[in-house]
Amino acid sequence: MSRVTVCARFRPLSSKEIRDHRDGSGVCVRGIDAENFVFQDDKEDEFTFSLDRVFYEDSAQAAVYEFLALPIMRDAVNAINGTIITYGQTGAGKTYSMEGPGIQDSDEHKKGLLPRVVDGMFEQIRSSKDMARYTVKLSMVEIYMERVRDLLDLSKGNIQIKENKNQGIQLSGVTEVPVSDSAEALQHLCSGLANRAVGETQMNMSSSRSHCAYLFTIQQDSVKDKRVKTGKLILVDLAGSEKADKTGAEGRVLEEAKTINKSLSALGNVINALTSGSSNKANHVPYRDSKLTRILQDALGGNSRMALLCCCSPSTSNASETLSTLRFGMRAKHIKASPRASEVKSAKTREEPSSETKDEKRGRILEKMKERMSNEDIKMLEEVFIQEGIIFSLDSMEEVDTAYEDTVSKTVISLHQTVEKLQVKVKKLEAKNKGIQEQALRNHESDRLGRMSRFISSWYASFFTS
Ligand SMILES: Nc1ncnc2c1ncn2[C@@H]1O[C@H](COP(=O)(O)OP(=O)(O)OP(=O)(O)O)[C@@H](O)[C@H]1O
Repeated sequence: MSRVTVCARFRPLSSKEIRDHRDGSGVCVRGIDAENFVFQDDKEDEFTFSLDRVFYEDSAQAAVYEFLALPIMRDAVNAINGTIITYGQTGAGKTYSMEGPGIQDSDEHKKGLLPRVVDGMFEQIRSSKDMARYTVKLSMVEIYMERVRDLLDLSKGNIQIKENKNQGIQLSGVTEVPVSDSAEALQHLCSGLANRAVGETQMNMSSSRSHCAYLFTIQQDSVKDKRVKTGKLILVDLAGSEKADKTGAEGRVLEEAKTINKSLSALGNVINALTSGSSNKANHVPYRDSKLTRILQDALGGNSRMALLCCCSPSTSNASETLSTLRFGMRAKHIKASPRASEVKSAKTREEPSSETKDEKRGRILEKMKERMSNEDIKMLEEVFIQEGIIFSLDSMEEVDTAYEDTVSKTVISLHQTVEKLQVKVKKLEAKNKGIQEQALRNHESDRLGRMSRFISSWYASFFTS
């Protein structure tokens, strides 16, 4: 079971924070290394946090992409679902991390996760095109005031969320545009983003007033065995949590803030329910409490690799919000994920009603076993399996890749040896066969000569006696 990757990113101090800084406000974070840092709250209490990676104010966009998004994007192209989420207080750097200064901005250095994911995805597709034919479809929705709006077709202002037994959460009737290369995808993303609800608050000149989800469906038709696999990759730029007194919100902006905070609380509740320790099925997970948690149900529920970027302000003036963002991240780290290919079917049977797949059956049996066993039993069983090489320790997908490559190369070597042995055997058989043929020929010749001499002798005998 792969963990959720959780990272924190501290942006540079804003000009307002620098001004506050001169008035005695400070910086609430002290880095230890790439995974650990000390956080100081407004009462000067210190907390040490350990996450999968911490990005400090000078970290490059490329570094965030390579650590957090690249492995998930690669898996999605190989039909393993993935979700990447930016989370944090308003003005903490979520949109900057996700988009960069602009989706089509040419500054390589500042490009955000989304354009990098798009470029990387099409690059990987290009390099695998001899093995499979790929079809990529893009959808884009925002959740604004608890309504799901189609950003690629504004006439669809209230998309319904449906659950399908085999395909999971579906957005009913959402626009799906086929995209064949990076430039085309970025063009559509740009038009969609122009439709996103953005407003000005005291905390952020350009504040996202909605949660925005970018959904890529990557279908892979294998050239060799005609199997069809689909991977879903979802990137989510959440709206920021905010305190009305700090943002100076009133009227519509205040209503937006209340709805945003409510859905973020719902997200927190879902994560609490998922990580509250009991693996008992009766433990209710309140996915239906908000559109956000409903859309993220598959990702949060385990059928997806997930990465969470906790965006934070480094200023003590925002310490309490930063602490709650980091605590959210720590909680999310304990979500268990068991990502799998979302669909694997043969092209021939594509339209047939689907029954339980092997993966589903295995999952169901494992769930039953888990219900009956204690956590201790499961851990011990896992250890035995890992030691026996029956399963791999899934601390990272790289380990799975390495183990897979090991097995493949061992198999290839053993096949080579078998082929060599067979070649020697074939040569021996050929030589033996040649000997047999020559012997047969010699036998045949002597037999023919024998018959001829017998005929001549008998002819002579009959000639001279007659
Ligand atoms: N890592 C960074 N390096 C430089 N500037 C950054 C960084 N992160 C954020 N910023 C700047 O901080 C400001 C706020 O960032 P951004 O709009 O991304 O916040 P946000 O979390 O998306 O806020 P909201 O929830 O209100 O939409 C922007 O001007 C952005 O350019």
